[in-house]
Amino acid sequence: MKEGNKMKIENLPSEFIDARKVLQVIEQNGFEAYFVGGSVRDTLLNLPIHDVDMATSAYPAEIKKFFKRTIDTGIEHGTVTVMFDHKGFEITTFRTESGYQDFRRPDKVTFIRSLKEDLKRRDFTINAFAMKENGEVIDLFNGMEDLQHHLIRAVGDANQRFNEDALRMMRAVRFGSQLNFKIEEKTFAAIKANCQLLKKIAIERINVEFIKMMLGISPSQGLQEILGTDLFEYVPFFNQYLSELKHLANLDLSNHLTNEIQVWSLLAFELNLKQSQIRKMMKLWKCSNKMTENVLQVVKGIKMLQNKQIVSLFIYQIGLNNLLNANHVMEIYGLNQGEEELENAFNSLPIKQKAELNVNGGSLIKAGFKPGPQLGKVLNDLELMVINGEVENDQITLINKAKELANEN
Ligand SMILES: Nc1ccn([C@@H]2O[C@H](COP(=O)(O)OP(=O)(O)OP(=O)(O)O)[C@@H](O)[C@H]2O)c(=O)n1
Ligand SMILES: [Mg+2]
Repeated sequence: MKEGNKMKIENLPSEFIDARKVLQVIEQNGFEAYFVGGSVRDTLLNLPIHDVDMATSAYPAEIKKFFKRTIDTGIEHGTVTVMFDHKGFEITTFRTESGYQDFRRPDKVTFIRSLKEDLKRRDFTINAFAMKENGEVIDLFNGMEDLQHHLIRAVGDANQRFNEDALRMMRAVRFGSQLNFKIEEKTFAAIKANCQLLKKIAIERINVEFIKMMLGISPSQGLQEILGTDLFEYVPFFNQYLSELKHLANLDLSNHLTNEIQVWSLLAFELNLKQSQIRKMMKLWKCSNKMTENVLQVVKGIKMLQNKQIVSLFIYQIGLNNLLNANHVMEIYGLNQGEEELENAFNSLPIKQKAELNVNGGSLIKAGFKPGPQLGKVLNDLELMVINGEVENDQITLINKAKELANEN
C-alpha cells in the first residue's frame, strides 16, 4: 500500500483556526493529533464545513492532564471535550472496534496509538483522511484518487465495513447524492449483498440519511441506487411502490428540494397516496406529527395547483409557507405559479388566521349567545364567510350575521 500521498492545505478555513491550538497542545505533549472525518473531506472539496472532528493517539486520561477543563462527553468511546479559550472541542482517542454483533455498534472499543489502525475502520476512503494542524493531509487509503474520480469506496473490505455498521449503506447513497459521486462497483455490490442488514438499524437514523440524500445535489441518482441495491426493500413503506419510485427516480430533481416537508410531499404525490396512507408512511418513517400535518397541507396545495385554481379557503387553511412548499414541488412538473402571485393571493385574504376574526366566543356570549356547540358552529360559519368575502370582518356586522345564522338553525 502506498503510504501517504503528501499534500498540504495552505490556508485552512476559519473553522480549523481555534481547533488547531488544541492539536498543538497535544503535540507539544508528545502525542499525535489530527483533524479527521468530514471536515477534511469537505475542505479538500472546497465545500463548507459543519463540524470539526479530531482524533489523537493520547488516551482520554492523558488528554485530561494536558488541559485545565475537560468534559467526559463519551469517555467510554474515547471522546473528551476540551475547553479552550471558552470554546469546547471534541477529541477522540484512536481506537479499533470489535464485535458488532448487532450490526450497528461495536461490542468493544479498544484505544490504540496508531493513526492507521484508526483510519482503517472508517467507512469510506474520502472519510478516512487525517490532517495535521499545519494543513498536511495524510491519505493512507487513496482517498485523494477517489475524490478526483468522484467515487464513494469503502475502506478495505466493503462487506466488513457494512457488517460493522449497516447504516453505512445508506450513508454511501447519501454521500453519493450530496457530492454527486458514484458508488464504486465493489462497494455497490457489497451493499446489494448486505442490504437486508438495514433491518437492524433504527428507522430514525435511516430517516436522517434518506432526507440528507433527497436534499443533496443528485437525489435521482440516490433513488436509483436505493432501488438498484435493493435497499428500498428494507426501508419502511416503499416496497409496495416499486414502479412509482422508478418514476420518481427518473425525474430531474437535481438540487431542487430545499426542505424535508417538500421531500415527503413529493413522495406522497408521486406514490399517489391518500391522506390515511400519507399518515401511515410518515408514522412508519417515524416522522413527527408536526411534519405529517405540514405534508398533508402541502399535498392539498399541490392538488389545488394541479387544478390551476386558487381557492381562498384552501390557501387560508394551507398557510403561506406550505403553499410555497407546494409550489416549489410543482415546479418539477412545470405546474407552479408565480411566487409573487401566490403571496399576493395570500396577503389579500381578509383574515390570515382565526384569531384575526373580529368576534370570538367571548364577544358572542356578551351579545347574548349561550355557550355550547352551536356557538362553535356559528363561529366556524362566520370564519368561512369572512374568508370567502361574503361578510365583512367587522364586529357589529359579524354579531348581526351570527344572530341571523342562529335563527336559521
Ligand atoms: N457509520 C459511520 C459514521 C462515521 N464514520 C467515520 O466518522 C466520521 C465522522 O462521522 P460523521 O460526522 O457522521 O460524518 P461526516 O463524514 O463528518 O459527514 P457530515 O458532513 O455529514 O458530518 C466519518 O467521516 C467517518 O470517518 C464511520 O466510519 N462510520
Ligand atoms: Mg461530521
